[in-house]
Order: sequence, then C-alpha cells, then structure tokens
Amino acid sequence: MTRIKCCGMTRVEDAVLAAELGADAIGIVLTARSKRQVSLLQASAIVAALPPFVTTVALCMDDEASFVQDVIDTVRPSLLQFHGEESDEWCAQFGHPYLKAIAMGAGAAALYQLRDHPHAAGLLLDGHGLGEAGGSGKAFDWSLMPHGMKQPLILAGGLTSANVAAAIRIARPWAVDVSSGIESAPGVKDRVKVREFIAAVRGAE
Ligand SMILES: O=C(O)c1ccccc1NCC(=O)[C@H](O)[C@H](O)COP(=O)(O)O
Repeated sequence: MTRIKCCGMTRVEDAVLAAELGADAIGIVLTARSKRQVSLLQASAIVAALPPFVTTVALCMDDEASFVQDVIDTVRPSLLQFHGEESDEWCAQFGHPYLKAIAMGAGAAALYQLRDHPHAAGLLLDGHGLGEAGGSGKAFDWSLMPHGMKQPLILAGGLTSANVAAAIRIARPWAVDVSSGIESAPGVKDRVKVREFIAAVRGAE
C-alpha cells in the first residue's frame, strides 16, 4: 500500500482532517524559506492534535543547528525532513530520524545525490532544483525513480488527484507526498482536494 504524506499544514483543522481521511503522515514547515512557515507553537499544536499512529514530519531547510534542536525539543516530531543542501553528517548530528529531500530539478544528473545520505530513514525525491524551496508544484520525470534501494523512496513534486495514479504506476514509490496539489491557497488545504487525492492514491493500488 502506498503511504501518503500531506505536507505544508498550517492549520490544526486541516491536519486533523487529512489524518481522518487516511493520510499516514503530516508535514509541517518550520523553515523561514517557506510561504507555509509555522511557528514552533503552531507546529506543536498541530502535532498535539493528531491521533497516535500518524507520523509527524517537521521540515527545515539549511537552518541553524540550534534552530533544528529547538524544533526537536519543542515540536517533538516523529521525523525531521531536511530540504536543503545539508550533508549526511550534518543531518545525523541530532540523533533524530529524518528524511532527506533530493532536488530532482536537474533530471537524471541529480541521481548522484541518492548515495550521499546513508543515515536518512528515507529519501524524498522532489521536483525542485538545487537551492530552491519545496512546495513548488514542480514535477520531475517519474521514470527516473530508482528501484532496489535500501531506503524507502517518497515521490514528491507537482502531484494532484489527476496525476497521482499515473505517477504511482510509473515510479512505484514507497510513499507519495503532496502539498500545493491539495491547497486552495499556500498553507490552506482544501477538504475536497485532500479527499480526492487520497481516493486517487487508493484507487491506483
Ligand atoms: O512546502 C513548502 O513551502 C516548502 C518550503 C521549503 C522547503 C520545503 C517545503 N516543502 C517540502 C515538501 O515536502 C512538499 O510537500 C514537497 O516539496 C511537494 O510540494 P508540492 O510540489 O507543492 O506538492
């Protein structure tokens, strides 16, 4: 079964709804690089409102180590997600499980990065280019998704209810991640789009 991460939550009610509709993971963006940035307080409220067995993922992007430590201590997410140019050693210093985003904007040339993060709990292949923020709605060529890697691979970038079934068929990811494809405005999730996205993933299986 393809797992589903709904990312870029800024409102408690959106996160709770997505979990009720079947999302396996909820992403919260802490970095100032995002138009979906929430405060430590808002992020903690979202985490506290979610039921057990829903994974919470706190996103940072080339942030200071002290800030990342504050996120861990205050928000207490299940996982971190590093979305910038952080090295494996840098990400691993916190001793907290994390996903590492891989910027696939350069196409096949970007695949070299996959071997650089052995300590990551999973790799999130996203459509953005190196140095660019996520949540861009940009897709990459799904046929580039590698197979046979030890780490779970999460497909992200430009997914919507209209294209996610094709993406799953082509890329065969362990999980899919969506943000702008389920929004009515940045950080505001649309109930109908969330429902349709999750139904489309389930329908693809
Ligand atoms: O969502 C953001 O605003 C964001 C900003 C900076 C770093 C990462 C960010 N999001 C990361 C995600 O995991 C998104 O869900 C992923 O990029 C997919 O977004 P979308 O293409 O909009 O579905």
